[in-house]
Amino acid sequence: MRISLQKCSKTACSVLSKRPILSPKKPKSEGEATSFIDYRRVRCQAGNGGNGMVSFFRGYRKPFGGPDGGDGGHGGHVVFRASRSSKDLSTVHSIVRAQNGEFGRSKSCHGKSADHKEVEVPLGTVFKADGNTIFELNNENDMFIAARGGVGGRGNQFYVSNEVRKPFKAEYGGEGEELIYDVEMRVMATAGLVGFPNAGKSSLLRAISRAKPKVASYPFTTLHPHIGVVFYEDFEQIAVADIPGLIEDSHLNKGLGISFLKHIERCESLWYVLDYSTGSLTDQYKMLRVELEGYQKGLGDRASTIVINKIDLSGKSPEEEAHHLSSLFPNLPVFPVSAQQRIGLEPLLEHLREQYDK
Ligand SMILES: Nc1nc2c(ncn2[C@@H]2O[C@H](COP(=O)(O)OP(=O)(O)OP(=O)(O)O)[C@@H](O)[C@H]2O)c(=O)[nH]1
Ligand SMILES: [Mg+2]
Repeated sequence: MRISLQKCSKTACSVLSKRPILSPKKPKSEGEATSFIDYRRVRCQAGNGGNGMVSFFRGYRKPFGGPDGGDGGHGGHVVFRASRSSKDLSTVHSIVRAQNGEFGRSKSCHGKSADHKEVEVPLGTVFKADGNTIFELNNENDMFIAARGGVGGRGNQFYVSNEVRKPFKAEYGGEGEELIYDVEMRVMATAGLVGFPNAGKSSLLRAISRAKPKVASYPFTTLHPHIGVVFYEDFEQIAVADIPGLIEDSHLNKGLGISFLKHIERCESLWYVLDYSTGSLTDQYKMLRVELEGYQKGLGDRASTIVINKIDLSGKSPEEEAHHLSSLFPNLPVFPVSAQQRIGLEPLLEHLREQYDK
């Protein structure tokens, strides 16, 4: 920074000097927060091995010393390590490169081997190539060598033998592997919020976690999934995912398309967030299930919970409503809540904990 200031023209410097050193703090944006990334296609390029050297020792009164070409260093591997502190794949770049090994040099100097490139990923990360699962990282500090670095080439010192005293031969370093993987998170959240646009999914996530997805009174406010973490008193943390709104024929690529439906697959259980103020609740539930089944058979059978939002508009207390609403969905846990007014959230959070403990 200092160098660029010295080099800049007089006028530019005078402009820079007039500006305050620290720009005033702006209020934080309420817009789309950085979205959660649970899938990446990654090209892993391991480092090449360094070449070996052809060299002969030349010293004082020793003009024809023996061969002293050093070996090249090994190229670095690309390694993925599972870590609890990593929550999504946003820190994984689409191209991951490891360094090359250094070349061997004269005077028997071997090249330095490159450090391995280590990338942290969350637990439950799956590596796929051509649709086949290659590896899964399920435990803390498990590692997967995604691409192996090339071996360093041998210098001419290595080839000295009784027959060949002056070998003019050294090896090139091996090439590092270059492989492409589809990296996915197997489980992204304990519960995924599924519902039509404007049902109040983002409001619910805001109410139960510290996540701040955008809330607005128009449909398709949420364009990417967001993850909120619910904190419990015993320091347990449980992830809940806010998924963009589904519409009729979402599974046929209508609305926001099917790309985000794959996020629903990665939720252990589904919370159907139904809007109390619009239409029949049972119809809403049936339509959502049809969409999920249309996308993938069996998805609708995943552990389900009915969350009836905007109960504050009913005029009755949630306890009064609970009995009637439960009869609409026999065999399913039903929770009448108001995300906006923060009514009925405690039983819902207890239910989340039970689901997680199971
Ligand atoms: N009265 C009332 N309004 C609510 C409640 N929860 C959400 N809303 C309102 O419903 C509207 C939609 O809320 P969002 O949380 O953005 O809905 P969403 O399901 O995330 O919508 P999309 O992101 O478009 O799918 C907003 O105007 C909220 O203020 C509630 O419990 N009671
Ligand atoms: Mg939303």
